[in-house]
Amino acid sequence: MEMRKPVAVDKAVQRVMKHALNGSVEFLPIHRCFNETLARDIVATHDVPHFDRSPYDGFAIRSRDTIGASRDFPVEFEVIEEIGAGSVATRKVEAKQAVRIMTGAQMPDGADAVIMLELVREIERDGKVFIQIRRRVKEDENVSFKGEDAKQGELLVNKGTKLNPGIKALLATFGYTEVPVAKKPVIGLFATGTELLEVDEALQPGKIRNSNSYMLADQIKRAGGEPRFLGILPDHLEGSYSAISEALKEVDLLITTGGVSVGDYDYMPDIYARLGAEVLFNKVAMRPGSVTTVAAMNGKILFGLSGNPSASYVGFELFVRPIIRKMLLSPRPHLKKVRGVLGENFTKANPFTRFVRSRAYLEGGQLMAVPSGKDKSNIVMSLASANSFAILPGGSRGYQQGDEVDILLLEDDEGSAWPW
Ligand SMILES: Nc1nc2c(c(=O)[nH]1)N[C@H]1C(S)=C(S)[C@@H](COP(=O)(O)OP(=O)(O)OC[C@H]3O[C@@H](n4cnc5c(N)ncnc54)[C@H](O)[C@@H]3O)O[C@H]1N2
Ligand code: MOO
Ligand SMILES: [Mg+2]
Repeated sequence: MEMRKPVAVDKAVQRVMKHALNGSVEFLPIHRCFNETLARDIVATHDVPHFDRSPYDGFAIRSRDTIGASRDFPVEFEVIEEIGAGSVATRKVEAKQAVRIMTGAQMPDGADAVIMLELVREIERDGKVFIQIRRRVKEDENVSFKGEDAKQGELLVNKGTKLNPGIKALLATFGYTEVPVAKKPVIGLFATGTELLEVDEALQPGKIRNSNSYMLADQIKRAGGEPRFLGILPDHLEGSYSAISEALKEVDLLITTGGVSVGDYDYMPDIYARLGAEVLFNKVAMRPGSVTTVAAMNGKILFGLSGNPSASYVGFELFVRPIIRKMLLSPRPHLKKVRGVLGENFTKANPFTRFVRSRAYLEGGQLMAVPSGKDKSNIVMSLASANSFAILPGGSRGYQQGDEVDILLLEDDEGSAWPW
C-alpha cells in the first residue's frame, strides 16, 4: 500500500504555479465580448472630450460682458446663432453677443462661459432676439473642457482587467471595433466513475448522477475559462488512458474528477505514470481535497481532482482557478483573502487546514462567515449557498464562534497576488 506524503497547501499551489501557461491574445468585436479580460492596456488615444463643450442648455457668452450685471441693472446680449449638440457655430462671439447652445455642443469661438436657459429673460425687438442677464458670470463658468475626462496618452485601464460595462464605454469612446482580449483557455472536463449516470438518466441501485462536471464547468466559466465537456469515463484503465491521452491534444488544461485516491478502481495514478506525466503532488494537507493530484506534461497541466463534490470544488478554486486567471493575464490570480469572524462554533479539530464552505456576509460592518452546510467532502448541498471558504488552520483544537479567521472569497474578481 502506497503511503502518500502530504504537501502544505501553499507549497502545492506554488508547485502548480511554476507550470503556469502563457495566455494569448485575440480580437473580439466590441458587441460580442462580455466578461473577457483585456489583453492590452487601454490608453486614451485622444482627449475626451476633444473640444470644449457646454454641459447645459443655455447661452454661450463672454463672461467679461456680464461685469456689473445685477437684478436692477441687467445686461442685454444679442442672440446671433443657435446650435444643438453635433453642430458647430459659424460665428465668433463678440462683445454683448450670445449663442444659444444646447448640452454637448461645442463652445463657439470667443465665448468663455455658459449661462443656463432658466436664468435669462428672452426678449424680441426689431426681429432680433436678445437675452437679459441679471448676474455676474465668471470666466470658464459652465464649460466642460477639452481633456477634462481623459487626456491623450493617459493610461486608463490595465491589461488583465476584466471587462465591465464601464470599460465598454471607454472602448467605444476610443473607437475600438475589435477589442484585444485574453483568449479563454479551453479546459477539458472528464468525470470518472462507473457509478455515474448522465443527468437525464433515472436513478439505479448504487449509481448517482454526475454532478461534478456541471459544477466544474460553471466554476471554469466563473474563473474566465471555457469548459469542454468530455463526458463520463467508467473505471477502466485502458479506456480511460486512451480517452485522456487523446483529449490532451485538444485542450490547454485537463480536469478529471475521481479515481485519484488509493482504491482498487482509482486509475488516475496509473494513467499519469503511463503518460509519463510529472506528478507535482498527490496529497495536500487540506480538507477537503487531500487527494488532489496535479501532474504536468508537455506544457499542459492535468488536474486530478477528487471525486467527492466538495473536495473537487475546493481543489478547483485553489489550484485551477489561479492558472486560468494567470492565462487571462491577471496580476492577482488567486482567490481574494480577507479577514472576518467565524459565525458558528467549529469544534472538529483536524491536523490538515480546513477550507470550510461558507456564506460570508456583512453584519454591522463586520464580515461574518457561517458554514453553508455539512462540512464533509462527499457533501453536495453545502455548495449551493457557499460564496467563500473560511480557512481553519490545522491543529489539535477546534474553533469558536467569534474567532477571527481568513476568508477566501469565491465571487470576487479582484483576487489576491498571493494569499498564502
Ligand atoms: N483508504 C482510503 N480511502 C480513501 C481515502 C484515503 O486516503 N484512503 N481518501 C478519501 C478521500 S479524503 C477522498 S476525497 C476520496 C477521493 O476519492 P477519489 O478522488 O478517488 O474519487 P472516487 O473514489 O472516484 O469517488 C469518491 C466519491 O465521489 C463520488 N463521485 C465521483 N465522481 C462524481 C461526480 N462526477 N459527481 C458526483 N459524485 C461523484 C463517488 O461516487 C464517490 O462517492 O477518497 C476517500 N477514500
Ligand atoms: O480529499 Mo478528501 O476530500 O480530504 O475528504
Ligand atoms: Mg476513489
